[in-house]
Amino acid sequence: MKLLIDIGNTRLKWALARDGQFLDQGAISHEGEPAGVLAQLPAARLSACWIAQVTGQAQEATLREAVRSHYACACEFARSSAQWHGLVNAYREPERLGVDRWLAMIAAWHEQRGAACVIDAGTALTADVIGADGRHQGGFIAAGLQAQQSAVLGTTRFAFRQDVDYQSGLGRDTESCVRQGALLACLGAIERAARAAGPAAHGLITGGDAPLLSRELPDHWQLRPLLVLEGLAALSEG
Ligand SMILES: Nc1ncnc2c1ncn2[C@@H]1O[C@H](COP(=O)(O)OP(=O)(O)O)[C@@H](O)[C@H]1O
Ligand SMILES: CC(C)(COP(=O)(O)O)[C@@H](O)C(=O)NCCC(=O)O
Ligand SMILES: [K+]
Repeated sequence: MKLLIDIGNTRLKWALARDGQFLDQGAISHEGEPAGVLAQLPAARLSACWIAQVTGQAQEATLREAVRSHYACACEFARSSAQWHGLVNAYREPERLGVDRWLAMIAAWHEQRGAACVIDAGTALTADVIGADGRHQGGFIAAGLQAQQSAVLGTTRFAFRQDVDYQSGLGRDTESCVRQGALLACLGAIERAARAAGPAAHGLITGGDAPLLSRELPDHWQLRPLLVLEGLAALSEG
């Protein structure tokens, strides 16, 4: 059994895989201490453990030790690189590209070997465009859905109630105006990424806010909650 772990700035996502199939998976909020939630993952006899994390190099020793004590298994950390099976990283310093972005692109390229627009709607909202030839054309990093609202609410002074849902269209009270502002900012960024990618590109969206955002996107967008872990599985296979 192989344990795959994707640690973003908000949650740790994990999957247990055998022969390339995911048998179980989950997500846990980690409040800045990802090693602390490892004990909540199910017990298993592991042949390997692969981790992708964007919470800083300083976390790695603690994570390594937590995996060793919980599973008696060594772990490998995924890294962004200049290329992977014909997929070519656009960064001049490839290792600085967030490994979650690189893995989501690997998953897209592994599956379709064609042009793609890959969105990760997590704490940050990232976009990455892959050309038909496998060249990463670049991307962007924007505030995620939650961060958009925190930015507005943190720099203004009006009263705001938390208990309001997202809708479609325009708001007619403070809460829905703030919610819709965040939603439309994310959708606008995604639309621009899609435009930069061109009409032939496959649109793939992952991340904690992907279910909500994908409801507002054209039908051809694919909702792919496990994209980063799928990329990690592909990378771990060589
Ligand atoms: N159960 C949940 N716990 C925390 N955030 C959630 C949950 N469900 C959806 N979200 C949304 O998902 C976002 C985090 O997405 P995720 O892909 O886990 O981020 P990251 O990869 O940055 O850790 C949050 O900002 C929040 O808006
Ligand atoms: C942009 C990110 C913070 C997104 O992480 P997330 O929102 O999923 O937690 C992460 O991919 C990262 O730390 N990237 C390094 C900078 C870069 O990609 O250029
Ligand atoms: K992520």
